[in-house]
Amino acid sequence: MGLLQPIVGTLLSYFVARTLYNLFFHPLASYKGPLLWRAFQFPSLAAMLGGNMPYRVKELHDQYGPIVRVAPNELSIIDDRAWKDIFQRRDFLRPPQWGARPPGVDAHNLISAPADVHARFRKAFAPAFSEKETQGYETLIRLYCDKLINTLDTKGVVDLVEWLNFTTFDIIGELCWGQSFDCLESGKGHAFISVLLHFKAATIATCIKYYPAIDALIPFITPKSALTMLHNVFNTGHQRIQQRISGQTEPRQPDILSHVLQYNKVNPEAIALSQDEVEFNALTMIVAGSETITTALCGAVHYLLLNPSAYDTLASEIRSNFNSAEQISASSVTSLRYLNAVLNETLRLCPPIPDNMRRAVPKGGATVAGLGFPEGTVLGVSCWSVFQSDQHFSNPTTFAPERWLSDEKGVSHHNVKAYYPFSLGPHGCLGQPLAWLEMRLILSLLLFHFDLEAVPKAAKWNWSEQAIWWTWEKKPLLVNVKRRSF
Ligand code: HEM
Repeated sequence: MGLLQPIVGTLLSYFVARTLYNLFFHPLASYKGPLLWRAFQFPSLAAMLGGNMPYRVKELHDQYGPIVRVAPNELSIIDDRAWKDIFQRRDFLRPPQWGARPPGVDAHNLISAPADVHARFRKAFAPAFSEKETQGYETLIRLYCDKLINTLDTKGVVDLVEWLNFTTFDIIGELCWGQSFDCLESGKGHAFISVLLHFKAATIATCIKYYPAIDALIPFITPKSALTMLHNVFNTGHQRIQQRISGQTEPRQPDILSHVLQYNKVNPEAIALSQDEVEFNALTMIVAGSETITTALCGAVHYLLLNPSAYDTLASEIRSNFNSAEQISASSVTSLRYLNAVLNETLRLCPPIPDNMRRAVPKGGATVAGLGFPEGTVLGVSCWSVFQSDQHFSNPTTFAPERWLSDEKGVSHHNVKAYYPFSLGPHGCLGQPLAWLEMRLILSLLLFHFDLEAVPKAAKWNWSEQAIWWTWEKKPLLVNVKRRSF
């Protein structure tokens, strides 16, 4: 009892002093935001854990303007200048909570790496994602597109989220380490995938990182079964890469790993990637290169089914340009104007990474959107808030592919300087050419072969009813898939 009182007293004084500092003396004290969010970290973490952080941040921008204080040391910005001011700089890195590694993993990946290690990783992986190399993956990708089409042909009503996920996973497995997950073949997800895609668990882990005392306890309080599952994922990755390095397995044609192994062969050991680094980055690619494309394709189908005239325009563009499926290829679909407009509008309304992309202001401070910020300030740009802002897009909640067709008269405007669904700069999306190739090819083939109809009961729901943990927790997309008559 004797000790308890001074301890409680000290903690209480610290708490009060800290709150007063955050509200009145912190370098961000002059920025607007809700009182509790300015004073404490927990309201933003609660929104993250609740799966509604991007929605809340958008509401806060509507209320407070283009810059909002969303935590004591964090601002969210929707000014279009922020994209270039932040993301084109190599020294703006993710805050430590957002680049953390899973328990037991020492190697870095592209997301967690400090600037010098990151540059080395980009050098090793970038050749595998050039426009030219990506075109070389088309034959493999087409194999899986055809498998998807053949399977859907026999199904009738399907949950497209599931089948598109199977497709993008099989493709990235084959491209990443030369072995598919065989989801399309088996009609089932892979155990590996459900662990990797546990975005809610990843969000919880990130939130805990804000409280180092609790974080230190994580290895002791995490259920053993969860650690075992994680361990199994890393083991599978380890085995697959080991098999490739030792020549036990060979890809059908050069894949992403082939380029990285080649980079390692021609570079001195000091800059080559260790096996652990190759493994962790390969797992990262599998997540980054599957779920994102599934989101975009599901978003496109969702909005097309809600907008019959856009559906008809796209279907007739595809069907009038091609007489047979063989004519549909990565290069022949690239120039389809309405298809590109639909996909851009989809990435605007269903951005695969909707949450704030956070970066810490580097040493010496920085100017962003015309304002100076001290070192260590966390600045975030959220695709959801920016792309839904009427400052940048007129009628922002309306699905209007026409806004991307610049020669259409009298249509909604769009500010291209605000539109970076793949981000940009040294940390911008490495897989952008691959994403475009897959999105265009899969959507074209679906609409060439099938008439897609929403199942009446499931037809009308809002995309933004879905929770967001890092990415969208997608509701089933029930679609009646009918072979079209020629
Ligand atoms: C429509 C599909 C996609 C979208 C909208 C998208 C979007 C993004 C965005 C916004 C970032 C930056 C994230 C941040 O800074 O926190 C990113 C990073 C990344 N993306 Fe994508 N992505 C897509 C598909 C892909 C694909 C197919 C791959 C290939 C495997 C891929 C690989 C990566 C990697 C490796 C990074 C990290 C780059 C780095 O930090 O250096 N993405 N993506």
